[in-house]
This record gives sequence, structure tokens and C-alpha cells, in this order.
Amino acid sequence: MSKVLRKQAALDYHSKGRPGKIEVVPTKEAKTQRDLSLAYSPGVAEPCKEIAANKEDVYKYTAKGNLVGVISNGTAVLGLGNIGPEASKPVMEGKGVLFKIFADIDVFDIEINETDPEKFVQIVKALEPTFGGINLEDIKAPECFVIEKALREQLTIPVMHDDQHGTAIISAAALLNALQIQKKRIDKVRFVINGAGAAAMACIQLYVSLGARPENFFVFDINGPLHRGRTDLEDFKKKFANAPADCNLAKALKDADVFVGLSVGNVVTGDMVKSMARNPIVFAMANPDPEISWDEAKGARKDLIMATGRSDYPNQVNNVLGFPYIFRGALDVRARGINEEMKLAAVKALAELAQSPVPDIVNLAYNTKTITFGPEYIIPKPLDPRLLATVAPAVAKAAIDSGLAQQPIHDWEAYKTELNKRLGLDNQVMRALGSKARRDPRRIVFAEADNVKILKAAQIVFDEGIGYPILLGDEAKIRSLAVANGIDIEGLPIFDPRSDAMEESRNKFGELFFKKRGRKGFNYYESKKVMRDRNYFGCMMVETGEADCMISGLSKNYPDTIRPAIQCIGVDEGVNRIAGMYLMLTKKGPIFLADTTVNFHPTAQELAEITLLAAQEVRSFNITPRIALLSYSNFGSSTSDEARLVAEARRIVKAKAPGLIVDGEMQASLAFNNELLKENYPFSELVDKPVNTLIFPNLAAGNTAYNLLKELGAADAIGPILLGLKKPVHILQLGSSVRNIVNMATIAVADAQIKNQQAADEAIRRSPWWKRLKKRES
Ligand SMILES: NC(=O)C1=CN([C@@H]2O[C@H](COP(=O)(O)OP(=O)(O)OC[C@H]3O[C@@H](n4cnc5c(N)ncnc54)[C@H](OP(=O)(O)O)[C@@H]3O)[C@@H](O)[C@H]2O)C=CC1
Ligand SMILES: CC(=O)C(=O)O
Ligand SMILES: [Mg+2]
Repeated sequence: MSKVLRKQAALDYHSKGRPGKIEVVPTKEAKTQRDLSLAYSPGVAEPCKEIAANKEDVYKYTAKGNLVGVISNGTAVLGLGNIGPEASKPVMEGKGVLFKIFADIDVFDIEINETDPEKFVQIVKALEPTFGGINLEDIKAPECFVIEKALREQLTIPVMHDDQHGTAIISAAALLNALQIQKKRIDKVRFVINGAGAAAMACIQLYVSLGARPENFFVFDINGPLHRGRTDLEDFKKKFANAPADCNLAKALKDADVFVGLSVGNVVTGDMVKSMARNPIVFAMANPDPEISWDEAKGARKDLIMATGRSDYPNQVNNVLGFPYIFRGALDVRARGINEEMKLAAVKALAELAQSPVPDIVNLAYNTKTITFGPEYIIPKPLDPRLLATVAPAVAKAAIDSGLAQQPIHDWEAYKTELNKRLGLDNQVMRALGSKARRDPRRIVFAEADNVKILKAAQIVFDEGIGYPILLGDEAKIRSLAVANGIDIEGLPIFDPRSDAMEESRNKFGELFFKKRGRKGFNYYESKKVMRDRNYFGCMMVETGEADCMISGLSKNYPDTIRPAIQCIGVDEGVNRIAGMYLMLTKKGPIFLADTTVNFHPTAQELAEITLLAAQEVRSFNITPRIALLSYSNFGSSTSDEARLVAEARRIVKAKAPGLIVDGEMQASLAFNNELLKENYPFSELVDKPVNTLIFPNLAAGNTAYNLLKELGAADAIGPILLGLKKPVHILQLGSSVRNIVNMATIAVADAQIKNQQAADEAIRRSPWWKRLKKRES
């Protein structure tokens, strides 16, 4: 993405809808009069009195224990410098988001208009009753040292200045691994450190505690090398004033083993990297622009291990790998602080994790098959879901062993299970699916490209490497929409099915369509004419292999979009119908709902077919389906025709797929209440097998359920995912957001991979060498 577009995308991201990136969400029911009388006056007085009598109970009755204050005065924001507290707020909100998504920690971001360290300390100290921990952020040196020291001494909750210790911990873990790969010893290597601020000084200190020699550091600040002749140096800099007075960065880097940049962007050149010792290590960690770009540094040396703070290159050495998990561990044992033992435990856990085999979900998330420990993987990836259950327990254990914990953990396995539960599956599912799509992007037709949301989605699909968009619609209109909205569609093919230029394609598609539908109501003339309709044209592109999948329906009703798909493409072999399914991303993980879209009053046979189609699609998400067939009756408690139909559907499904985990008829409440199920219906296949797929008895029920869940904010809805078509065409709902459209496109691409895979497999099975293979096997 170009810089200009990235700028606009970032501004749009922050300003669209509710401005900013966070909101407060109640965790208790607050709907009825009773709820309100408990949540607030008079009921709320009871926990107040308990806490007044015993202050510790604040952890029992309030959110304090899981609440971290991310606090800044905006004096050293990323590498942007002293830009003030308001301008620091997007970064602090961002840290809040990362705390939440990676460690389920809630954050209030607090930007304080105060640069005087003493006053700043007084303000933060007064906030102690609110928080379980304090993460100081982007406060410049040397004030940050004074502030952190005073707060650590005066508060009884964990306090950490993330830019110092988070950065030191992550970079130390990366450094240990890089040294191991480069076969160098930490006590022998010579370091050049650019920057002598919060992050740099903490890194140096931690490296020294890991064995580096203080005299082996040449350190630079904005005024040049730290040397003994300088009279302007604060005490914390004097300790490392080892460099010769006439030194500069170029001279210092000659024959140096390790460069660590925690200063500003673009101050190191490729020539400087070339002059370093054999097998050098460069950590250019300034944000957002590193001291030297990945490409320039790697271009200079083949034997280099390179890392930056950025997410778009390998080896992202960024404190995001630390603060969520360090605080998680500290909060969970109610540690009184964060000490050296806890930091070193985090270093060790991170370094070791990078050396252990990477699970599929990480490879999926990063669109690669082979992430393995080595020069381009010295530190775990931020999207590695193992980080939480690895680093947090290590930190918690160190807090217990070093006497800082007030609430020890005894059952470590149970603790790890609880940590994994906190992450939920929902993010992982879309993330993994996105990565799957990116691994083998397919051509995707956007039939309504003269719609600005579709255009924005198409751009994202292209930029994120999910697929290759093909835009259908009036070219002039599409181009002017793109210009007016700053959407980059350069290089994306645009076809207008109504234009003269498309006459040949219309004729070709029309001929084919006539062959399919000539005896089903379309004469020769109509078959060609209907190809002026974008949905027919797009579906024929998919049918003829000129595209792999299609997205449409934002501005038309379902039947008008589904009909062309059925007529042009048709249903899969052995399938008699299509159906629609929604993927609901809920707090309990992903739940699939079908049929939400097509079949009004399915018979038992039809309901069984819908169930089998849904099961097949759920498997394509790498999830084992566990299906409840829903009704208002539980296992024959009603003898109505409707209830019996559902029970009969289950019988048909089991006859066709005995291994499928499916039960019913049952009420939705029973499907999600394992205790009730176990107690009253111990024979059920779903006992101890949490349901993830719901089949509704009719369209009214299915459609109502997903809309209710969505509108009440109980789940994000992705769909409808059309089931049963031979090739993927997916239909958007009216008013879909850009993110919804991108999600649907992702599913369409992933589906296209499966379908084409099947087609390829069939072709192989029909080929002569398949027979030879079989013969050899036997
Ligand atoms: N990747 C990561 O995880 C992290 C990266 N960082 C990055 O590190 C950088 C510093 O952050 P932080 O320590 O919090 O900020 P500070 O303001 O505390 O420190 C900045 C340091 O950089 C020095 N400096 C500025 N310009 C130059 C220059 N041209 N040459 C040499 N030194 C220079 C300053 O010198 P002086 O002392 O003379 O003012 C100061 O010592 C930022 O870019 C930040 O984004 C920070 C934390 C984590
Ligand atoms: C990553 C971070 O905290 C910084 O650049 O300041
Ligand atoms: Mg920072």
C-alpha cells in the first residue's frame, strides 16, 4: 500500500463509526428493574460496605483485579517525540486493544497533562484504588526513571514502564537466540546502541544482567557518542560513557557485533552494516520507521540477523510480545510488583518458545508452511496463541518463587486451560481462514463494484493478499467512485456486462447458458440477453472457470442473486438443494447456524440434507461439527408433527453419517446446558461435547435467531455462507459493512480452494497415471 493510502486508511480506521478503538462493555445483566437495583442503588451498597470493612474485597466485587491503567504524558510517543497527551491517546487506546485481545486484560487509558515527575507521580499514585496494575507508556527519559522508581516504591500493585522493561525483555530474548544462531557469546560481543533513552538504557541493563560487559557498549544519544569528556550527561548515561570522543556511528559500527537502535528512523546506512563484524546482529527498533530498513540492511549483508519493531517483516521485536503476558501473570497471582526474577522468567519463556516447533495455527496466520527457529525467526510471532499460556505462567511462577505473589497458583494445568479459554476461538478462526485464503488467493468477482463499500472491500481483499478482485459494473462510474473515495483500484480488471466490449463474452456465456436452461424456460434470445445482468454474467465467469468465486447481493434481494447462481452453476453432485449458514462469532467461540436463508418449511429429508451440508462446511473450517437439531421439544417431550419431523431428520442423518455427532430434537437452552443435558438425557451424544452447530426446524426460526444474536450484540455474524452450490457464490446481506464483505470474500476464496482442490483431485483420479499409482500400491 502506498504511504498516502496507508495514511488515509489509518485515519479512516480510527474515525469511522464510533470514533477511537475502545468502549466499555458491562459484564453483568443490566436489563430488568431487578438487575438495575443490584447493579446500582440500593444493591450496590452491599459490596461497598463489604469493601469498606475489608479493602481486599475490592478484588472480589469490582473489576480492579483485571484492570490495568495505561498511563502516559505523551512526552516520548513511539519515535514521534514529545507530541503531548492528546496526541498520545491513539497509541494508548491501541495498547488497550492489545492487552484485551492478547491477554483479556481490561484497560483504561489515561493521558495526563503533566510533565513534572513529582506531580505526575502524585496523580498516578492517587489512582491506585482503581487499578490492578499500572503500565507506564511513552514517557521520556530521564523523567520516566524517576517516575517509575517512585511509583514502584509507593504502590502495592505491579507498575512497569513498558518502553523500558517490555522492550528490554523482548529484545533480550531475541538477542539470546540471535547470538546462539550466530555462534557468539554475550560476554564477548561488542554492542553499538543508538539512543540513550528509556528503552535503550533498560535494554543495556538487562543485557548486562545476562552477561554482557558494560565496557563493551558504545552508546549514542542525539548529541553523539557518550564519552567521558561530555559534561552534559545525566548520571544514568555516565555509566556507559565508554566511546572515544571522536567516534561517530559509522566508526563505532566498524567490526561491531550487535547494533541496537532505540532512537529515530533512518540513521544507519547499508555501508555501516557492511562494515560490521562477521555474522552481525542488527535490531533497528525505532517505531514506526526503524533506524535502517529491513531491505537495506538485508541487502547489505547475507550473514546478518535483522529485526525491527514492525509487523510487516520477519523478527518483529516489539514490546507487544511482553506487556500483555507479563501483566497477566502478575495480576493472576496478585503480585505486589514486577521484579527482576519475573522479567528474566519472561525472557527465558520467550526465547524458549521461539525454539519450539510452531503449531499450524501460527503457520496459517502468517501464510507460510515452515516457520522454524533460525535467522528469520528468532522470537515468537505476535499472533502465536501459545504466548499467553507460556509467558504468563512463567511470570506468575517467578512472582510466587520470589515472594511477590499474594495469591499463589497451585494447579498449573488448570491455570493454563483457563488462560487458553480467555483467548476464545473467534479471532483465531477468522485469522486462520484469512491466512488460508492468502496462501492460495483466487479470482473473485465483485458483481456490484459500483458500490463504494464493495470497492473498499475489493481493495482490502487485494491489499491483504486474500484474492484477485474482478470488478463488474459501469467502468466510468467505478473509476470516479474510486477517485472520489481514495480507493486504489489500479490493476484490477473491470468488466461491464452491458458494454459493447463484452458482446463476445455475452454471446459465449449465453450459448452455454442456453444449453443448460433451454428446456427450462429460457429461449436462445433470452439466454443471451440475460447475460447483460451482472449476476448472470459473474456466475457464468465462475461456471466457465474465468473466475473462481463471486460475491453479490448487497443491493438486491436474496432470490435475485441466488437464482442466477442456481441456474448458471447449479448444485453440487449428490446434493438436491442449497441452504444458507451463518458463522456467529460468540464469546463461547464460533457457532454455526443453518438454514437461515433458503428453505421455508423443510421436510425431514430436507432438514437432514441441510444438516449434512452444514457439517461438511463446518469441517472446512477445520472444526469438528457437533450438531444440535433444534425444536421446542426435547427428545419426544412433544408429539407434535413439527417435533417429530426434527427427530426423523436426525434418524436420516445418522443413517447416512453414523459417525457425525448430532442429536435432537432439543431446545436451544438444552443444547447449551451440559449439566441439564447430562442429568436428564444422559444418553445424548452431545453430553460433554459442546455444541457448535445449530440446525433450525424452519427458515423463520433460523433467520430470527441469527438476527437477534447479531442485533443484540451477542455475536458478530458472518454470512450467509451458501451451502450446496457446485462453485462458491456468496450473498451479502443488505447493509453489510466493509469488514463483513471482506469476511465473506475470505470465505469464498477458502471455499474456492476446496472446490478446485476437489475438481483437481477428480481430474487426477480420471487420469491414466492414477491407475498406475493404484497398481503400484496394490
Ligand atoms: N520496538 C519496540 O518494542 C520499542 C521501540 N521503541 C522505540 O525506541 C525509540 C525510543 O523510545 P524511548 O526510549 O521510549 O524514548 P526516549 O525519548 O526516552 O529516548 C529517545 C532516545 O533517542 C535519542 N535520539 C534521538 N534522536 C537521535 C539520533 N538522531 N541519534 C541518536 N540518538 C537519538 C535521544 O537522545 P537524547 O537522550 O539526547 O534526547 C534519547 O536518548 C522510539 O523510536 C520508540 O518507538 C521504544 C519502546 C519499544
Ligand atoms: C512499541 C512501543 O512501545 C514504542 O515504540 O514506543
Ligand atoms: Mg511505547
